[in-house]
Order: sequence, then structure tokens, then C-alpha cells
Amino acid sequence: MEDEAENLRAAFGDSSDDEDRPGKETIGIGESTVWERVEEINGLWLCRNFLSIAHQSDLLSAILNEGWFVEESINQAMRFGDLPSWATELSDLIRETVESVDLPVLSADLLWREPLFDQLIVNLYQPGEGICAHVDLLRFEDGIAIVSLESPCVMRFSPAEKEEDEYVDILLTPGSLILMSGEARYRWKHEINRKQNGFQVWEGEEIDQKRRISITLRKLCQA
Ligand SMILES: O=C(O)CCC(=O)C(=O)O
Ligand SMILES: [Fe+2]
Repeated sequence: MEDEAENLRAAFGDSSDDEDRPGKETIGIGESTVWERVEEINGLWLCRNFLSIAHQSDLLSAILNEGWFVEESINQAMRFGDLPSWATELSDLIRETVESVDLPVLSADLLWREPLFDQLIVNLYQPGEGICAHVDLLRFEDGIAIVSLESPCVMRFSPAEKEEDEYVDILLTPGSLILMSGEARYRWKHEINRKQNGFQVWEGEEIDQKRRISITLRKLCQA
């Protein structure tokens, strides 16, 4: 655990400043995980220390071993139904981690549905690549998880219906998990812009973009 904290510090600097940022209220510590509720967005929760360094590297190897990304032109893999064992394990860990805290991270009906997730997308982003602002398709149920690996990035949330310039930026560090439900899932768009200058800035510093891999877990609505 100490090693892990040291590695994280070496990679991303001391995070103690973050804790003072307005809108990022740290309100719950599970057995070892810390959950932050994003104040401005109902239903958006961030767990920055979801995966240990060792788990991140095992997961990355498992993903790369799938052989999905051998061709440079392929940057997304999608699976429905039976998921690879590492994804099922990840899903079990999400459930356990949420269950271990006495916080409304995910409602009981979502947390205990079976299966929790049956759809997987793995996205691989090279520096400069991101994803346009969107609300996830309505053919997916409420309760969506995103796990981040490799390069950190800023994910921007903006209201889906209003044209105002309102937005909330969240830093997705490697090993972090976000859970979106309710308003966060239906009433806010999310995007990652790694092309336009000024988007990938956190606490006044430009993020050094490297490859990023994300794992999105969702559940299909019943037909
Ligand atoms: O890569 C990410 O972190 C987000 C992916 C996403 O929003 C999606 O697949 O719908
Ligand atoms: Fe999405």
C-alpha cells in the first residue's frame, strides 16, 4: 500500500492540493477506497484509488493479450453478453467496492441487478484523440462505469439540454473509476477533448498526453 501511494505520488505529484478543490468533496472511505461525490452533478461519483498499481498493470496486460489492438487502425473493442473473465472480475470488484461504503454511490436496484453489466467497450486513445460530447445511448440502462488506465485525462461534463457554457471537469487518473447514474447519466453529456489546446489542463498545468485506455461497463435494456 505504501509502495502504491509512492508510485502514485511519483507519477502524479502530491494530490493533497486536490482535496481542497471546491466541488470535489471527499465524503467516504471504504475498506481502502475513497469515494468523492461530484457536488455539481447528481449521480456522479469518483473513486480515484479503485485499482492498485499491480491491478492496473494486470488489467492492461489482459486487455492487450486479447489481441484487439494489434492493428493501429483499431482503437475500440466491444463485447456483449458473456464478458472476458477480467471484465467480470472488474464488475464484481465494482459491486464489492460500492457495497463496502455506506454512501449512495449506486442505488440498490442497480447495484444488485443481474448481471451488473453485460456490455463492455474498451477504448484506446492515442495522444490527441478523445471522444465528442455525448449522452450514452438510451438502449443502455442506468448505471454506467468507466475505469481509466495509463495516461490521465480531463473528462468534461456539460448539461445535455442547456446551451449555457456551464461545465464541470473531472480528472480521470489511471486506476480510477467513475460511476454515472440518474442525472449524471441522462442529463449531462461527457467528453474528452485531447486535441484542442486548453482542454487537458489540470490545476493550471497541461497534462502530458500519452496513450490512454478506458473500460466502459454498461447493461443493455431488455428488448
Ligand atoms: O473513454 C472514456 O473514458 C469514455 C468512454 C465513453 O464515454 C463511452 O464509451 O461512451
Ligand atoms: Fe460515454
